Amino acid sequence: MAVYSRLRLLSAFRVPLVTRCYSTESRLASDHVRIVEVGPRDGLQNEKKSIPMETKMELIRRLAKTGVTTIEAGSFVPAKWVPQMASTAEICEQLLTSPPQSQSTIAYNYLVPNIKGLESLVKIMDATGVPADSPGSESKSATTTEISLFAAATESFSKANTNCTIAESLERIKPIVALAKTKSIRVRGYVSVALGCPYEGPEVSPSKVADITATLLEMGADEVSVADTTGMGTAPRTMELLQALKAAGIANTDLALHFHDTYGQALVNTIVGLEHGVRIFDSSVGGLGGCPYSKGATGNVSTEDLIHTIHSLGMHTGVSLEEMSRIGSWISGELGRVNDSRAGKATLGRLSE
Ligand SMILES: CC(C)(COP(=O)([O-])OP(=O)([O-])OC[C@H]1O[C@@H](n2cnc3c(N)ncnc32)[C@H](O)[C@@H]1OP(=O)([O-])[O-])[C@@H](O)C(=O)NCCC(=O)NCCSC(=O)C[C@@](C)(O)CC(=O)[O-]
Repeated sequence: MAVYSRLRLLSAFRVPLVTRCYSTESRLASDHVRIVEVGPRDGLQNEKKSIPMETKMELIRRLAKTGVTTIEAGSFVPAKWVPQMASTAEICEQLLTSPPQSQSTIAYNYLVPNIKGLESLVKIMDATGVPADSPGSESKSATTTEISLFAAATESFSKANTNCTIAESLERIKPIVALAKTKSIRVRGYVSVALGCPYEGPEVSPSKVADITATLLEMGADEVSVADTTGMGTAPRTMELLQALKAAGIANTDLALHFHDTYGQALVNTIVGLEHGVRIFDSSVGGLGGCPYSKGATGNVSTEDLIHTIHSLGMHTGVSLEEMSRIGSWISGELGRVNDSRAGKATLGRLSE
């Protein structure tokens, strides 16, 4: 469905259009949207065929040149749970010692499910002597190292994804945040299945999501990404969730939104988020992805589609749509999969005319 039709659809829900709010010539600070590129982690974690480490590094190197400032580079999880992420330690070591060239500081983020995961990361940081905030030099780009930890909004998903209850997962998170703070590592939280659960269905309680988000922030998370893991979210339920988060006192500046595009609603829900004032969105180049514990869930919204939509609303991301489109096409070819980004394919088509 064209974005224009989606905007009309939103007006049916009495959502004032973002275009109307941000059509002034002056660029307000609130016009800037930060994109968190999750392709190398969330995007690749579900690929069945083992992907060579060099391909993953090449993906990260290319992404680093597009203007994105946060890249999820891997996860420190047991290989038996997510085999595709087994090369994360080597990737992390390379990113610390020889970071890809980039114009600005890039935050490389690693998912950690427990303290053991963070200890593995810290061991590599200590061995390489590279601090969480590495200022860079003439020959080396500046980088920061961050982590993401995660809790689920339903008990069934928590059990399937982390082998524990929600309460236990929150207990697990406390020592992770404490260790991260001693190492000045920025902490991102995730709340999975916020708009639908593969085991319990679409009716996930917004106030439960808001409670878990607030708990993660109180524990010391610097930002929380509220995730529609299954892509079941719709515009009205996204609005309801954002209102619940607001009612719980959660500031938009502490929030990110993470949409999977399983039902083709990710961009509609993105616009609802933008309208509400959220300015951090997760996406994956080429629409890579799927969650190993959410059967049938497709990839994240593609970064190319996200950039195109945000730019079409007169807002900016600092990320090159053309460069991102080339990467989406390249990585899809490397993986032997279909490129899921419409804007990416259209951009490349236009460039080749
Ligand atoms: C939490 C656990 C570890 C519990 O898994 P468990 O099996 O209950 O863990 P355990 O503590 O009993 O340990 C079992 C074995 O794993 C080892 N182990 C333990 N921890 C680690 C570690 N960090 N790194 C390496 N090894 C580890 C541990 O040492 C032990 O080894 P053994 O004694 O058998 O030889 C597991 O359930 C897990 O890793 N879950 C994460 C699975 C995952 O990555 N899922 C996908 C990411 S979440 C997601 O995609 C959603 C998100 C974030 O993208 C947002 C969205 O879209 O919703």
